[in-house]
Amino acid sequence: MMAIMPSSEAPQPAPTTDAGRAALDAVVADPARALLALDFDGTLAPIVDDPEQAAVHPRAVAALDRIGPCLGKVAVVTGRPVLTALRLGGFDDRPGLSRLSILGQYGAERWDAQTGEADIPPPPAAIAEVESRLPRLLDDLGLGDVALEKKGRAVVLHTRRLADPAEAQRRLAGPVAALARSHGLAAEQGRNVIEVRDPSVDKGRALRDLVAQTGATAVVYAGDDLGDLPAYVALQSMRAAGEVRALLVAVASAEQPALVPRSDLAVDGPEELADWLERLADRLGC
Ligand SMILES: O=P(O)(O)OC[C@H]1O[C@H](O[C@H]2O[C@H](CO)[C@@H](O)[C@H](O)[C@H]2O)[C@H](O)[C@@H](O)[C@@H]1O
Repeated sequence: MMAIMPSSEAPQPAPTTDAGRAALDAVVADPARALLALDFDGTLAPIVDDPEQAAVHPRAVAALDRIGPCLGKVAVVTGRPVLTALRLGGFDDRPGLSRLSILGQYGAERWDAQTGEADIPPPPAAIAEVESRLPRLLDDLGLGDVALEKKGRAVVLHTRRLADPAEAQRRLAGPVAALARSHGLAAEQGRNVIEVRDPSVDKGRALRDLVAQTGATAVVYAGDDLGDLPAYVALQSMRAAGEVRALLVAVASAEQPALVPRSDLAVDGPEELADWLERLADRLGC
């Protein structure tokens, strides 16, 4: 008869670096001083054509619901506006996520489950200027089918639904960067998107603030796209300085391979991240 292994002893995708293993051990040894921070799109939520149709993988949110009471802090750190992440995430009716924080628009916005309140500063005026100029720019490039996502503090050009998304993104890159620059903004590339936004905020700064606020000594961060690299850089620098232990998880995709070689642990898409979170909950005994 086949032996059934108790879930708490089940193997999990293991970190491939000493630093990653040490961070995971530190999370398990002292969960009250651990921070689990996760990106939204492509990490918790599988990528879809229409950003309004994105949803967190149901097993991922269920695993976070288990993990939430065990850890010092669970946070979502996303390019989405906090209210959008809240609406699409299915986080708010989960008792285990009653201390969840969402850092939105790369840390410019914040929502805390404990208060139910969102801190949403007014957007830079330059965003409205850029939005008003984009339709003409897209028409001039023959790319009028590029979808615009208006997020208040940022505007995102989506190429995923075009016949040749990569070629459209390549043609857009220069003109959109010039338009952004002329308004004191940045144009940042992502998975079939170019996002025009205020470059003074990023996920690295957001994570540093969160570590300082929570006093976390061990951090797990999971992301999939270029917008997550500042979080990686911040955590690598904090762990090199001995300030925290950090486990960098890459949610791998054929579209964006940049995070995998910088990570301590790679999983194959949001489905496998959901598996990993379930095993983390098992290992924590949550
Ligand atoms: O920081 P994130 O949570 O990863 O948000 C970054 C951007 O993600 C969204 O775009 C991505 O997901 C879409 C829905 O799956 C997909 O269609 C698109 O191709 C992806 O790049 C979102 O729409 C943006 O606003 C975020 O900035």
